[in-house]
Amino acid sequence: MLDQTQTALDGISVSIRDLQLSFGAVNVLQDLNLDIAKGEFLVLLGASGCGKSTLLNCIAGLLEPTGGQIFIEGQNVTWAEPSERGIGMVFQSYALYPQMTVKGNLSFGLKNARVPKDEIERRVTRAAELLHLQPLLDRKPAALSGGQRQRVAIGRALVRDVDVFLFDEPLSNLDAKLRAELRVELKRLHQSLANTMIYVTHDQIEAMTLADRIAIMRGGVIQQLAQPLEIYNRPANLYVAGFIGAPPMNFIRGRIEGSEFVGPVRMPLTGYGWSEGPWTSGDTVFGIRPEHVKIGDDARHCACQTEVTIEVVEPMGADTLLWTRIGGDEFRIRLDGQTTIHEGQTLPIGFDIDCASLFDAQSEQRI
Ligand SMILES: Nc1ncnc2c1ncn2[C@@H]1O[C@H](COP(=O)(O)OP(=O)(O)OP(=O)(O)O)[C@@H](O)[C@H]1O
Repeated sequence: MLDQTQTALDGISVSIRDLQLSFGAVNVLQDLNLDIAKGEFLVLLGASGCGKSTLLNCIAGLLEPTGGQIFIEGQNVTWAEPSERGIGMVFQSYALYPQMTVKGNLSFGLKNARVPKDEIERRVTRAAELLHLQPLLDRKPAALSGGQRQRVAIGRALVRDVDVFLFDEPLSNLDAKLRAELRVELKRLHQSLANTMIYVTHDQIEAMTLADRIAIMRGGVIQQLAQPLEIYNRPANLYVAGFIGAPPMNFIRGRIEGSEFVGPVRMPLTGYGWSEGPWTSGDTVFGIRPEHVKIGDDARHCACQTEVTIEVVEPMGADTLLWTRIGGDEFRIRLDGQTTIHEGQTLPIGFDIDCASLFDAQSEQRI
């Protein structure tokens, strides 16, 4: 049995098997299974309360699961102490020692662990280089910006020379500009290290930009586990489709009749990239992202066209959002930023059906 488990874990850094966690009568994680490859950047993404921090804390050893097993680098660590798991963790709040310099903060844990002095020096220098902290090593946290403090917190995990890094919303205390800068630094860091990274966030831009794969969670259950563009292009269900993308995917409710979608608009379903049918008749949701809606001449070449009146125009620089309605439901169109379309204007639109999604209205699953 042990041999089979070991073989199954080849190439796997973290393996979560049938994990359950309940707080009293509340089941937060339900039979959760997840394998994370060595060196992978995996993002746990979901709305507040979906259980992503709980899962991360179980991997870290900060919470005891109610059932299931956790393997890290082939070892069953389900009941191991956090310090025995070969993990480094970075939290949302950086909690640096205010009386110590940056260098002191970076080396403190290693000194406590009685790591030899020259080894401490080597690891601190390397972390400082990777995180551009060299000019700041003699400063105290009060003399650092929020972004610099968080880099020190990341550095503290880095010097521990662990296999797996766990990040719990490490950028959410920073302003938007710093967040974007540090996001790129984290990506560079992952490119230059071979470590596995598991990263919790509710920010879909962080998830899309950083992840090799994203696990989208809801109610303690992974809804979809896939590469970012696969999730964006082929969401597994209505929840994922509405969660990923800002503004979200447009939904039009209708029915499939024969090989046609019939609702506030009618469209043929065969002849496109997604499937050739046969189609099961029934209540269906047609989903199309705002950037896959065409206007003007482009609309006239689409197999499905309709006419809308623009209610709100939001110029955002690089692109412009148009807000309208189809079948009473809000509908958004994304155009390039130079458009001259104005509020109150009525215009023909068409759908790039090859890029669309169809969902069963009852099961909410992708068809
Ligand atoms: N100690 C606890 N006792 C009872 N319920 C808890 C406890 N900790 C978390 N929960 C509940 O478990 C669920 C999952 O919490 P968790 O913190 O994992 O969510 P999250 O997805 O990380 O959310 P957030 O982004 O807000 O941190 C929530 O409904 C939360 O209220």
